[in-house]
Amino acid sequence: MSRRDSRLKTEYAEPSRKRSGLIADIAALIKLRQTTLLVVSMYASFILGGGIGYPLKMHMLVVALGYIAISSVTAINMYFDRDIDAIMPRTMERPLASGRLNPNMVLAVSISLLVASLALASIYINIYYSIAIAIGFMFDIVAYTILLKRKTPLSIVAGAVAGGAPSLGGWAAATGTIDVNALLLSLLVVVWVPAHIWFLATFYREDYRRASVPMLPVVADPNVTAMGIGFGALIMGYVIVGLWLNRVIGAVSLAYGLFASTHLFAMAVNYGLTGGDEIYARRAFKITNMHLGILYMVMVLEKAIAPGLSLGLD
Ligand code: HEM
Ligand SMILES: CC(C)=CCC/C(C)=C/CC/C(C)=C/COP(=O)(O)OP(=O)(O)O
Repeated sequence: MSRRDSRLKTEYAEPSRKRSGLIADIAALIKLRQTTLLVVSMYASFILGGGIGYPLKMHMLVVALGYIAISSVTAINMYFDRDIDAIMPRTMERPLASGRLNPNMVLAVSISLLVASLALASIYINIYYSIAIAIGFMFDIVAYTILLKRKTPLSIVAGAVAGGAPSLGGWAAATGTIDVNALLLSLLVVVWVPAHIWFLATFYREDYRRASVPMLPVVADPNVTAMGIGFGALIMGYVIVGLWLNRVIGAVSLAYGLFASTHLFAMAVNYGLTGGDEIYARRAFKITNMHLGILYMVMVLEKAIAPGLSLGLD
Protein backbone atom coordinates (compact mmCIF):
# COMPACT_ATOMS: atom_id res chain seq x y z
CA MET A 1 0.00 0.00 0.00
CA SER A 2 1.44 3.38 -1.00
CA ARG A 3 2.27 6.05 1.59
CA ARG A 4 -0.68 8.03 0.29
CA ASP A 5 -3.02 5.08 0.67
CA SER A 6 -1.90 4.47 4.22
CA ARG A 7 -2.52 8.17 4.92
CA LEU A 8 -5.95 7.84 3.36
CA LYS A 9 -6.60 4.63 5.25
CA THR A 10 -5.87 6.21 8.62
CA GLU A 11 -6.90 9.81 7.90
CA TYR A 12 -10.54 8.89 7.64
CA ALA A 13 -10.81 5.73 9.67
CA GLU A 14 -14.27 4.32 10.17
CA PRO A 15 -15.38 3.55 13.76
CA SER A 16 -14.38 -0.12 13.57
CA ARG A 17 -10.74 0.80 12.87
CA LYS A 18 -10.49 2.99 15.97
CA ARG A 19 -12.16 0.46 18.30
CA SER A 20 -12.50 -3.31 17.98
CA GLY A 21 -15.19 -5.78 19.00
CA LEU A 22 -18.71 -6.69 17.92
CA ILE A 23 -20.24 -3.31 18.83
CA ALA A 24 -17.69 -1.47 16.68
CA ASP A 25 -18.28 -3.97 13.87
CA ILE A 26 -22.03 -3.44 14.01
CA ALA A 27 -21.51 0.34 14.03
CA ALA A 28 -19.36 0.01 10.92
CA LEU A 29 -21.75 -2.48 9.28
CA ILE A 30 -24.66 -0.03 9.54
CA LYS A 31 -22.52 3.06 8.77
CA LEU A 32 -23.77 4.51 12.05
CA ARG A 33 -22.98 8.18 11.31
CA GLN A 34 -24.63 8.06 7.88
CA THR A 35 -27.61 6.12 9.23
CA THR A 36 -27.99 8.61 12.09
CA LEU A 37 -28.21 11.61 9.76
CA LEU A 38 -30.69 9.68 7.62
CA VAL A 39 -32.83 9.04 10.72
CA VAL A 40 -32.45 12.71 11.68
CA SER A 41 -33.85 13.63 8.24
CA MET A 42 -36.76 11.24 8.89
CA TYR A 43 -37.50 12.56 12.39
CA ALA A 44 -37.18 16.19 11.29
CA SER A 45 -39.77 15.55 8.57
CA PHE A 46 -42.02 13.94 11.19
CA ILE A 47 -41.76 17.05 13.39
CA LEU A 48 -42.22 19.45 10.47
CA GLY A 49 -45.30 17.46 9.44
CA GLY A 50 -46.86 18.20 12.81
CA GLY A 51 -45.67 15.17 14.75
CA ILE A 52 -44.59 17.21 17.72
CA GLY A 53 -47.96 16.74 19.44
CA TYR A 54 -47.98 12.97 19.05
CA PRO A 55 -47.57 10.63 22.05
CA LEU A 56 -43.97 9.75 22.92
CA LYS A 57 -44.62 6.20 21.71
CA MET A 58 -45.03 7.45 18.13
CA HIS A 59 -41.83 9.52 18.32
CA MET A 60 -39.98 6.41 19.50
CA LEU A 61 -41.55 4.22 16.78
CA VAL A 62 -40.59 6.67 14.00
CA VAL A 63 -36.97 6.74 15.20
CA ALA A 64 -36.63 3.06 16.12
CA LEU A 65 -38.18 1.66 12.94
CA GLY A 66 -36.16 4.22 10.96
CA TYR A 67 -32.93 2.96 12.50
CA ILE A 68 -33.88 -0.70 11.97
CA ALA A 69 -34.92 -0.21 8.34
CA ILE A 70 -32.01 2.05 7.31
CA SER A 71 -29.44 -0.06 9.16
CA SER A 72 -30.77 -3.22 7.50
CA VAL A 73 -30.62 -1.70 4.02
CA THR A 74 -27.10 -0.42 4.69
CA ALA A 75 -25.95 -3.87 5.85
CA ILE A 76 -27.48 -5.47 2.74
CA ASN A 77 -25.55 -2.92 0.65
CA MET A 78 -22.36 -3.99 2.46
CA TYR A 79 -23.14 -7.64 1.69
CA PHE A 80 -23.25 -6.92 -2.05
CA ASP A 81 -20.26 -4.52 -1.92
CA ARG A 82 -17.94 -6.73 0.19
CA ASP A 83 -15.78 -7.59 -2.83
CA ILE A 84 -15.02 -3.99 -3.82
CA ASP A 85 -14.87 -2.89 -0.19
CA ALA A 86 -11.99 -5.38 0.25
CA ILE A 87 -10.07 -3.50 -2.46
CA MET A 88 -10.46 0.09 -1.18
CA PRO A 89 -8.26 1.21 1.79
CA ARG A 90 -11.19 3.28 3.07
CA THR A 91 -13.43 0.21 3.40
CA MET A 92 -11.16 -2.85 3.55
CA GLU A 93 -11.36 -3.03 7.34
CA ARG A 94 -15.15 -3.30 7.27
CA PRO A 95 -16.61 -6.41 9.00
CA LEU A 96 -17.68 -8.20 5.80
CA ALA A 97 -14.78 -7.04 3.60
CA SER A 98 -12.29 -8.20 6.23
CA GLY A 99 -14.10 -11.48 6.91
CA ARG A 100 -14.74 -10.76 10.60
CA LEU A 101 -18.50 -11.28 10.15
CA ASN A 102 -20.21 -14.03 8.15
CA PRO A 103 -21.85 -12.53 5.01
CA ASN A 104 -24.75 -15.00 4.85
CA MET A 105 -25.54 -14.48 8.52
CA VAL A 106 -25.50 -10.68 8.06
CA LEU A 107 -27.72 -10.95 4.98
CA ALA A 108 -30.24 -13.24 6.72
CA VAL A 109 -30.45 -11.03 9.83
CA SER A 110 -30.68 -7.83 7.76
CA ILE A 111 -33.46 -9.12 5.52
CA SER A 112 -35.37 -10.37 8.58
CA LEU A 113 -35.06 -6.99 10.30
CA LEU A 114 -36.07 -5.17 7.12
CA VAL A 115 -39.19 -7.31 6.72
CA ALA A 116 -40.00 -6.82 10.40
CA SER A 117 -39.67 -3.03 10.06
CA LEU A 118 -41.98 -3.04 7.05
CA ALA A 119 -44.61 -5.08 8.91
CA LEU A 120 -44.37 -3.14 12.19
CA ALA A 121 -44.51 0.19 10.34
CA SER A 122 -47.69 -0.87 8.49
CA ILE A 123 -49.32 -1.94 11.75
CA TYR A 124 -48.19 0.77 14.19
CA ILE A 125 -47.51 3.80 11.92
CA ASN A 126 -49.07 3.64 8.44
CA ILE A 127 -48.66 2.13 4.99
CA TYR A 128 -46.93 5.23 3.61
CA TYR A 129 -44.08 4.89 6.13
CA SER A 130 -43.66 1.30 4.87
CA ILE A 131 -43.77 2.50 1.27
CA ALA A 132 -40.92 4.91 2.10
CA ILE A 133 -38.86 1.99 3.47
CA ALA A 134 -39.60 0.00 0.31
CA ILE A 135 -38.52 2.95 -1.85
CA GLY A 136 -35.29 3.19 0.16
CA PHE A 137 -34.59 -0.51 -0.32
CA MET A 138 -35.41 -0.56 -4.05
CA PHE A 139 -33.35 2.52 -4.90
CA ASP A 140 -30.37 1.76 -2.65
CA ILE A 141 -30.00 -1.98 -3.16
CA VAL A 142 -31.57 -2.81 -6.54
CA ALA A 143 -30.99 0.40 -8.52
CA TYR A 144 -27.85 1.84 -6.89
CA THR A 145 -25.85 -1.09 -5.46
CA ILE A 146 -26.69 -3.95 -7.85
CA LEU A 147 -27.53 -2.27 -11.16
CA LEU A 148 -25.67 1.05 -11.41
CA LYS A 149 -22.83 1.68 -8.91
CA ARG A 150 -20.22 -0.31 -10.86
CA LYS A 151 -21.38 0.93 -14.28
CA THR A 152 -22.16 4.64 -14.33
CA PRO A 153 -21.55 7.89 -12.38
CA LEU A 154 -25.30 8.39 -12.63
CA SER A 155 -25.64 5.71 -9.93
CA ILE A 156 -25.75 8.45 -7.30
CA VAL A 157 -29.09 9.60 -8.77
CA ALA A 158 -30.58 6.32 -7.54
CA GLY A 159 -28.66 6.54 -4.27
CA ALA A 160 -29.98 10.06 -3.79
CA VAL A 161 -33.60 8.92 -4.16
CA ALA A 162 -32.90 6.28 -1.51
CA GLY A 163 -31.37 8.98 0.68
CA GLY A 164 -34.51 11.08 0.28
CA ALA A 165 -36.85 8.22 1.21
CA PRO A 166 -36.60 8.62 5.01
CA SER A 167 -38.01 12.16 4.67
CA LEU A 168 -41.06 10.72 2.90
CA GLY A 169 -41.59 8.27 5.75
CA GLY A 170 -41.17 10.83 8.51
CA TRP A 171 -43.67 13.23 6.93
CA ALA A 172 -46.11 10.38 6.30
CA ALA A 173 -45.90 9.27 9.94
CA ALA A 174 -47.13 12.72 11.00
CA THR A 175 -49.62 13.51 8.25
CA GLY A 176 -50.83 10.08 7.11
CA THR A 177 -49.82 10.75 3.53
CA ILE A 178 -47.03 11.61 1.08
CA ASP A 179 -47.80 15.01 -0.46
CA VAL A 180 -45.89 17.77 -2.25
CA ASN A 181 -44.28 18.94 1.00
CA ALA A 182 -42.99 15.43 1.66
CA LEU A 183 -41.51 15.46 -1.84
CA LEU A 184 -39.88 18.85 -1.19
CA LEU A 185 -38.29 17.57 2.05
CA SER A 186 -37.12 14.48 0.16
CA LEU A 187 -35.78 16.64 -2.69
CA LEU A 188 -33.78 18.67 -0.15
CA VAL A 189 -31.71 15.55 0.54
CA VAL A 190 -31.61 14.44 -3.08
CA VAL A 191 -29.98 17.68 -4.27
CA TRP A 192 -27.59 17.73 -1.29
CA VAL A 193 -26.20 14.29 -2.22
CA PRO A 194 -23.99 15.37 -5.16
CA ALA A 195 -22.01 17.69 -2.89
CA HIS A 196 -21.86 14.98 -0.22
CA ILE A 197 -20.56 12.16 -2.37
CA TRP A 198 -18.59 13.98 -5.05
CA PHE A 199 -16.51 15.96 -2.55
CA LEU A 200 -15.78 12.71 -0.73
CA ALA A 201 -15.20 10.71 -3.90
CA THR A 202 -12.62 13.30 -4.94
CA PHE A 203 -10.63 12.62 -1.78
CA TYR A 204 -10.95 8.86 -2.42
CA ARG A 205 -10.50 9.10 -6.21
CA GLU A 206 -7.71 6.46 -6.24
CA ASP A 207 -9.79 4.10 -4.10
CA TYR A 208 -12.70 4.23 -6.51
CA ARG A 209 -10.38 3.96 -9.53
CA ARG A 210 -8.77 0.84 -8.05
CA ALA A 211 -12.22 -0.71 -7.41
CA SER A 212 -13.42 0.33 -10.91
CA VAL A 213 -16.32 2.32 -9.44
CA PRO A 214 -16.97 5.18 -11.91
CA MET A 215 -17.81 7.98 -9.48
CA LEU A 216 -17.93 11.29 -11.37
CA PRO A 217 -14.67 12.72 -9.91
CA VAL A 218 -12.92 9.58 -11.22
CA VAL A 219 -14.20 9.78 -14.79
CA ALA A 220 -14.85 13.50 -15.43
CA ASP A 221 -13.10 16.87 -15.46
CA PRO A 222 -13.33 18.67 -12.08
CA ASN A 223 -15.38 21.42 -13.73
CA VAL A 224 -18.03 18.87 -14.69
CA THR A 225 -18.21 17.71 -11.07
CA ALA A 226 -18.25 21.32 -9.89
CA MET A 227 -21.16 22.00 -12.24
CA GLY A 228 -23.13 19.08 -10.79
CA ILE A 229 -22.51 20.17 -7.22
CA GLY A 230 -23.31 23.77 -8.12
CA PHE A 231 -26.65 22.90 -9.68
CA GLY A 232 -27.49 20.76 -6.66
CA ALA A 233 -26.78 23.73 -4.41
CA LEU A 234 -28.90 26.00 -6.58
CA ILE A 235 -31.89 23.64 -6.53
CA MET A 236 -31.42 23.26 -2.76
CA GLY A 237 -32.01 27.00 -2.48
CA TYR A 238 -35.21 26.75 -4.52
CA VAL A 239 -36.41 23.83 -2.34
CA ILE A 240 -35.78 25.83 0.85
CA VAL A 241 -37.82 28.78 -0.49
CA GLY A 242 -40.57 26.39 -1.56
CA LEU A 243 -40.72 24.86 1.93
CA TRP A 244 -40.95 28.37 3.41
CA LEU A 245 -43.67 29.50 0.99
CA ASN A 246 -45.62 26.36 1.88
CA ARG A 247 -45.21 27.23 5.57
CA VAL A 248 -43.36 23.99 6.29
CA ILE A 249 -40.39 25.94 7.68
CA GLY A 250 -40.06 29.41 9.22
CA ALA A 251 -37.91 32.44 8.49
CA VAL A 252 -34.90 31.31 10.57
CA SER A 253 -34.75 27.97 8.72
CA LEU A 254 -35.17 29.85 5.43
CA ALA A 255 -32.20 32.06 6.31
CA TYR A 256 -29.94 29.19 7.33
CA GLY A 257 -31.02 27.05 4.39
CA LEU A 258 -30.19 29.82 1.91
CA PHE A 259 -26.86 30.41 3.65
CA ALA A 260 -26.05 26.68 3.47
CA SER A 261 -27.00 26.33 -0.20
CA THR A 262 -25.04 29.48 -1.08
CA HIS A 263 -22.03 28.09 0.81
CA LEU A 264 -22.32 24.78 -1.05
CA PHE A 265 -22.39 26.72 -4.33
CA ALA A 266 -19.31 28.72 -3.33
CA MET A 267 -17.50 25.50 -2.42
CA ALA A 268 -18.43 24.06 -5.83
CA VAL A 269 -16.89 27.12 -7.51
CA ASN A 270 -13.72 26.84 -5.40
CA TYR A 271 -13.57 23.11 -6.08
CA GLY A 272 -13.57 23.84 -9.80
CA LEU A 273 -11.01 26.65 -9.44
CA THR A 274 -8.65 24.34 -7.51
CA GLY A 275 -8.97 21.67 -10.20
CA GLY A 276 -10.69 19.33 -7.73
CA ASP A 277 -8.11 19.56 -4.94
CA GLU A 278 -8.49 16.50 -2.67
CA ILE A 279 -7.75 18.23 0.62
CA TYR A 280 -10.16 21.06 -0.19
CA ALA A 281 -12.76 18.47 -1.22
CA ARG A 282 -12.45 16.55 2.06
CA ARG A 283 -12.99 19.73 4.08
CA ALA A 284 -15.95 20.60 1.86
CA PHE A 285 -17.37 17.11 2.48
CA LYS A 286 -17.32 17.67 6.23
CA ILE A 287 -18.89 21.13 5.87
CA THR A 288 -21.59 19.73 3.57
CA ASN A 289 -22.59 17.15 6.19
CA MET A 290 -22.48 19.76 8.95
CA HIS A 291 -24.81 22.09 7.02
CA LEU A 292 -27.49 19.44 6.59
CA GLY A 293 -27.32 18.43 10.25
CA ILE A 294 -27.51 22.04 11.46
CA LEU A 295 -30.36 22.80 9.03
CA TYR A 296 -32.43 19.95 10.45
CA MET A 297 -31.69 21.13 14.00
CA VAL A 298 -32.75 24.70 13.14
CA MET A 299 -35.93 23.52 11.39
CA VAL A 300 -36.97 21.30 14.31
CA LEU A 301 -36.16 23.90 16.99
CA GLU A 302 -38.00 26.62 15.09
CA LYS A 303 -41.05 24.37 14.68
CA ALA A 304 -40.99 23.54 18.38
CA ILE A 305 -40.29 27.04 19.74
CA ALA A 306 -41.85 29.44 17.24
CA PRO A 307 -44.08 27.51 14.83
CA GLY A 308 -45.71 30.70 13.55
CA LEU A 309 -42.48 32.57 12.70
CA SER A 310 -42.99 32.87 8.95
CA LEU A 311 -41.92 36.53 8.38
CA GLY A 312 -44.48 38.30 6.24
CA LEU A 313 -46.37 35.32 4.84
CA ASP A 314 -49.54 36.08 6.83
C1 HEM B 1 -25.84 8.44 -3.35
C2 HEM B 1 -25.98 8.64 -2.04
C3 HEM B 1 -24.83 8.56 -1.07
C4 HEM B 1 -23.57 8.08 -1.23
C5 HEM B 1 -22.94 7.48 -2.49
C6 HEM B 1 -22.90 8.23 0.05
C7 HEM B 1 -21.59 7.84 0.29
C8 HEM B 1 -20.94 8.00 1.48
C9 HEM B 1 -19.59 7.55 1.74
C10 HEM B 1 -18.70 6.85 0.73
C11 HEM B 1 -19.28 7.89 3.01
C12 HEM B 1 -17.97 7.64 3.76
C13 HEM B 1 -18.19 6.38 4.58
C14 HEM B 1 -16.92 6.02 5.35
O1 HEM B 1 -15.95 5.60 4.73
O2 HEM B 1 -16.93 6.21 6.58
C15 HEM B 1 -20.43 8.54 3.57
C16 HEM B 1 -20.49 9.01 4.84
C17 HEM B 1 -21.60 9.65 5.37
N1 HEM B 1 -22.82 9.85 4.72
FE1 HEM B 1 -23.27 9.36 2.83
N2 HEM B 1 -23.74 8.79 0.95
C18 HEM B 1 -24.94 9.00 0.31
C19 HEM B 1 -26.07 9.54 0.87
C20 HEM B 1 -26.12 10.04 2.14
C21 HEM B 1 -27.30 10.65 2.70
C22 HEM B 1 -28.63 10.81 1.96
C23 HEM B 1 -26.98 11.04 3.96
C24 HEM B 1 -27.80 11.74 5.00
C25 HEM B 1 -28.92 12.38 4.76
C26 HEM B 1 -25.59 10.69 4.19
C27 HEM B 1 -24.90 10.93 5.34
C28 HEM B 1 -23.60 10.55 5.59
C29 HEM B 1 -22.88 10.81 6.83
C30 HEM B 1 -23.41 11.59 8.05
C31 HEM B 1 -21.63 10.24 6.70
C32 HEM B 1 -20.48 10.22 7.72
C33 HEM B 1 -19.70 11.48 7.51
C34 HEM B 1 -18.54 11.56 8.51
O3 HEM B 1 -18.16 10.50 9.03
O4 HEM B 1 -18.06 12.67 8.73
N3 HEM B 1 -25.10 10.08 3.07
N4 HEM B 1 -21.43 8.62 2.61
C1 LIG C 1 -36.08 4.42 4.31
C2 LIG C 1 -34.83 3.75 3.88
C3 LIG C 1 -34.65 2.29 4.16
C4 LIG C 1 -33.88 4.46 3.19
C5 LIG C 1 -32.56 3.98 2.77
C6 LIG C 1 -31.52 5.09 3.02
C7 LIG C 1 -30.14 4.68 2.58
C8 LIG C 1 -29.50 3.52 3.24
C9 LIG C 1 -29.54 5.35 1.60
C10 LIG C 1 -28.19 4.95 1.10
C11 LIG C 1 -27.46 6.08 0.48
C12 LIG C 1 -26.25 5.53 -0.21
C13 LIG C 1 -26.38 5.21 -1.63
C14 LIG C 1 -25.11 5.38 0.47
C15 LIG C 1 -23.82 5.06 -0.18
O1 LIG C 1 -23.53 3.72 -0.19
P1 LIG C 1 -22.07 3.31 -0.73
O2 LIG C 1 -22.08 1.83 -0.86
O3 LIG C 1 -21.74 4.10 -1.95
O4 LIG C 1 -21.12 3.79 0.46
P2 LIG C 1 -19.72 3.08 0.89
O5 LIG C 1 -18.78 3.22 -0.25
O6 LIG C 1 -19.29 3.88 2.10
O7 LIG C 1 -20.06 1.67 1.23
